[in-house]
Amino acid sequence: MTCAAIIVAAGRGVRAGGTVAKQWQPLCGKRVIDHTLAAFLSHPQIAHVVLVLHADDIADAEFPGVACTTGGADRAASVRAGLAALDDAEVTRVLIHDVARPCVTARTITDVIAALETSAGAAPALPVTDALWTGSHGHVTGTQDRSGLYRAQTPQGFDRAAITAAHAAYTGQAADDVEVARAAGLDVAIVAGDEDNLKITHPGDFDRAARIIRGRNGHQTG
Ligand SMILES: Nc1ccn([C@@H]2O[C@H](COP(=O)(O)OP(=O)(O)OP(=O)(O)O)[C@@H](O)[C@H]2O)c(=O)n1
Ligand SMILES: C[C@](O)(CO)[C@H](O)COP(=O)(O)O
Repeated sequence: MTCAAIIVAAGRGVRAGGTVAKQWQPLCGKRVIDHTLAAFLSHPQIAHVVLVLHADDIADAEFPGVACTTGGADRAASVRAGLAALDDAEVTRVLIHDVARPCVTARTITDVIAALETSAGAAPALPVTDALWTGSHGHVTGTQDRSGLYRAQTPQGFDRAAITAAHAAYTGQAADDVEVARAAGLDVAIVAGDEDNLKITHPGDFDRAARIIRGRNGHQTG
């Protein structure tokens, strides 16, 4: 089993604000992208890392040990570019991860890879624990049953051939690669998500990520 990681980093980070896209912004002495790449480059079960970058960013990108390629207009197109850039025929499994989740741990990566022993797909998620409402114009309009609902995270792992075929057959928008995989009939196992594996989406998320990383540096947890 040879496993590769595809880090999708071709988004513009509009919601996060700033003068450069969120992956290039500083976080605890490095850039967001450096933290995310380090998690995969240091993992003993990841043999290759493919980084998918925006066309405006790729000329200046210097990442030793990482294959860089240009992404597309939406996340799914960027994932397809990453899959196409995998040039080692021995890679049988692929983990697809948002660059915007820099606090991912080795434990989560290991758990996703382990689940691929028995399932064509595997992804971390957290069960919804808060009550769910519907609302309109600032007022509650109803309640929603939360049983069986999960918050999806990345990395999402798959059999390489199966996810490549699933993406080739898929048309339209997809929230994530699990949606693409399920459209192709693949089974996807849920592994334990991690509250700290947040996606930097809005400006306040940089501080949340920084607190998590500083806490780890102070306590060296795995
Ligand atoms: N065309 C795109 C769009 C998104 N992504 C990546 O997909 C991940 C999840 O997307 P999101 O958090 O929405 O990032 P952005 O698209 O950058 O953010 P925004 O929607 O706020 O502009 C990010 O790592 C982003 O870089 C990508 O590679 N290619
Ligand atoms: C892939 C993802 O991170 C899983 O939670 C999420 O779907 C990305 O969502 P966004 O709409 O691009 O913020």
